[in-house]
Amino acid sequence: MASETPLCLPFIDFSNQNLKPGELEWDLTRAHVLKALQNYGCFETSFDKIPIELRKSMFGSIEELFDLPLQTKQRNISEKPLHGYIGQSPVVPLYESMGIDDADVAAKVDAFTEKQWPQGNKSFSTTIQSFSQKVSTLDITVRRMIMESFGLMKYIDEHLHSTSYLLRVMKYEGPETEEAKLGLKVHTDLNLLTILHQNNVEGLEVLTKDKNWIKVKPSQDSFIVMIGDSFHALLNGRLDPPYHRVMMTGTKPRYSLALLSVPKAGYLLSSPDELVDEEHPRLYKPYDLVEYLNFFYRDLTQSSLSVLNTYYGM
Ligand SMILES: O=C(O)CCC(=O)C(=O)O
Ligand SMILES: [Fe+2]
Repeated sequence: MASETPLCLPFIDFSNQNLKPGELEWDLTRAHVLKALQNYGCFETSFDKIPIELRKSMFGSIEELFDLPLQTKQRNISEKPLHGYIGQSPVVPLYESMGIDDADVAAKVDAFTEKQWPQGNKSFSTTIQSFSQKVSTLDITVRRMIMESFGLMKYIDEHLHSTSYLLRVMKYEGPETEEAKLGLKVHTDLNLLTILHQNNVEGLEVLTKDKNWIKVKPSQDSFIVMIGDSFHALLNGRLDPPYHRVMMTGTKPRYSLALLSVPKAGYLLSSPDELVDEEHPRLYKPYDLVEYLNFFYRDLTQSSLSVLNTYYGM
């Protein structure tokens, strides 16, 4: 029987729009965002606030970063799991990644850059900060729309101020086979919202609710917006984060960028009382994302949602 699932993600255009809360265009786009997130947990978007030149320099900068000697890259350590350098893993040998905390804040990016290039690399740090700051405006728009969709207007300011941005940059080597090889294991993201951008090598796959894999076609103009476990928890289960993975074929390396909005360390994320009723009993106790990350990191055979349930389920 033919599957009715379309082979692509829903597309919502955020370009050429002067979206302002309260205006008709905002409300229409918000309705599309809600529907896409209810059905897929993610959507594809084009977003014209990032000039093509900046997108190109971003991939140039990331290539330069991964071309550094391994020892230099390993200087990027973090006390928070999954924030520092990851690579050389026997489970995902094609995968390497690095995290840049507070990637929208110039001084923080300068400090990261100095560790990698003690002699300095101003163009790297300007590119990273400028890209992250511009993508963060899309994150803010989408998070505002989600909060409004669930009647959480009075919590929007607190919500937006309780987070910071982590930029994760990834490189996947081409496996030099026609047969697809695992680039990154199937997972959901633990943070609130993730915005992904990639070079022209495909690999990202998203699992639909009826268990079909959508192979995301790379496009230099598009971004993927995806919710993570923490939005699911904040909304008391009203939206589900999508399972996704990376599968690689061929010889070309794949570079991808993920801007993650994350609750700040020490902030206790909990679902507002408005989303709790008889039909929707409270699912989770308040939690601190760094503690949740630590529980998840202790046993990577468990899915993050089952870790969330084990440690914070009611
Ligand atoms: O490389 C990608 O497109 C996806 C990366 C990803 O899923 C992640 O870092 O959580
Ligand atoms: Fe992910």
